Amino acid sequence: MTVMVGDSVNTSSCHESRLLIVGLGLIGGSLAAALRVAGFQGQIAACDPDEQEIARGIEMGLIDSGGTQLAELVDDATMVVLAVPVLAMESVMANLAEALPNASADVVITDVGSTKATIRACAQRVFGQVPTNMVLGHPIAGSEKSGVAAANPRLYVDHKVILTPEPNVDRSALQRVRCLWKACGAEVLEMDVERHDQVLARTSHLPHLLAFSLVDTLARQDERLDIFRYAAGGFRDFTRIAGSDPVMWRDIFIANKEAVLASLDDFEAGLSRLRHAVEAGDSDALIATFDRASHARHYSTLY
Ligand SMILES: NC(=O)c1ccc[n+]([C@@H]2O[C@H](COP(=O)([O-])OP(=O)(O)OC[C@H]3O[C@@H](n4cnc5c(N)ncnc54)[C@H](O)[C@@H]3O)[C@@H](O)[C@H]2O)c1
Ligand SMILES: O=C(O)C(=O)C[C@]1(C(=O)O)C=C[C@@H](O)C=C1
Repeated sequence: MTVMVGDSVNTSSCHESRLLIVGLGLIGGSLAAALRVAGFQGQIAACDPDEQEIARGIEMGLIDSGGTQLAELVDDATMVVLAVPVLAMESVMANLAEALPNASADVVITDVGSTKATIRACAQRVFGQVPTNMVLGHPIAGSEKSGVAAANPRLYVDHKVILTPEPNVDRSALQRVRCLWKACGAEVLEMDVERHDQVLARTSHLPHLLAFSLVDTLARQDERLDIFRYAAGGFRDFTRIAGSDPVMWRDIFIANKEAVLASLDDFEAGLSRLRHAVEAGDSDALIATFDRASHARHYSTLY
C-alpha cells in the first residue's frame, strides 16, 4: 500500500489493528493525526486522566474511542504507545503490566519520552527486565505547545525518530515500531540509550534550560514590561521554547540530570571564555568564536 503524508510518499505500511495511545497530548495527538492522514486502517484508542482531552480527540476525529481508565482500554490492543511526561511513565507501566493479559497476544509497547535511561529503568523495575516486545523511542519533533488541540499531522514528516532497542529485542516488534513512524513520514534511526541521553542533553535539554533561565531572569527585573516591549526577532527566536510545558521539562531535567550537568559544564566554560573576551575587548577572540559558531550553524543540517 502506498500512503501519503502531505507531500511525502511513504511506501511502508502500518498494519496494527488497534493502537492505544496513553497520554493524548501534543505528541500522542500528533501521532494519531499523522496516522489518520496516512490512511491508517486500524482503530485508534487513547487513555488520558483528562476527560476533556479524550473528548477533544474524538471531536477532532483523531481517535475512535478513549477514556480515563487504562485497564478498560487495553483489550485487544496490538500496539501501546506511552506518550505521558517522563516521570509518569513508571506508574503507567505498572498499570499496563496488570492489564496486559487482555491485550493482543502479539502486543508491542513503545514510548515517546524525551529521555531514555530512566524510562528503561522504570521498565526494568516494573517488568523485571525490558520486555522483548518493548521498543523505547523518541520522536525528535515537537513544539512549545501542549495538549491534543495542538496536534499536527505533519509534525513528524522528515523528522528523525530515535529508537533505543535492547539487544534482546524481538525483531518483529522493532520492525513494527519502525513502520509506525515511517507511516508518519519520519526517518527512523537507532542509538543506544546512553548516547541518546548525552546527545539530547546537548541539543535539546541544554537549549531549553538556557531559554527558561534567560526569560525568567528578565521577567524578574523591575523594568520587565519595557524590556519585553522592545524585544524583537532575536529574542523571539532564542526564547520560543521558554513557553514550553513546565511539568514536561521538570521531568526531563530530573530524569537526565547527569548528562544535563555535563553539558552545562561545557557551556559555562564557553560562556566564561566569551565573558573574558568581552571584558578585555578581545576582538580576535570574539571574531574567532562567532566565526566558528556561524559556520557550524550554516553547515549543520538544521532546517
Ligand atoms: N512536546 C515536545 O516537543 C516533545 C517532543 C518529543 C517527545 N516529547 C515527550 O512526549 C511525552 C508527551 O509530551 P507532550 O508534549 O505530548 O505533553 P502534553 O502535556 O501535551 O501531553 C501529555 C498528556 O499525558 C497525560 N498524562 C499525564 N499523566 C498521565 C497518566 N498517568 N496516564 C495517562 N495520561 C497521562 C496528560 O493529561 C496529557 O494529556 C513526554 O514524555 C515528552 O517528554 C515531547
Ligand atoms: O521544537 C520544539 O519546540 C521542541 O522543543 C522540540 C524538541 C526539541 O528540543 O527539539 C523538544 C523536546 C523533545 O524531546 C524533542 C524535540
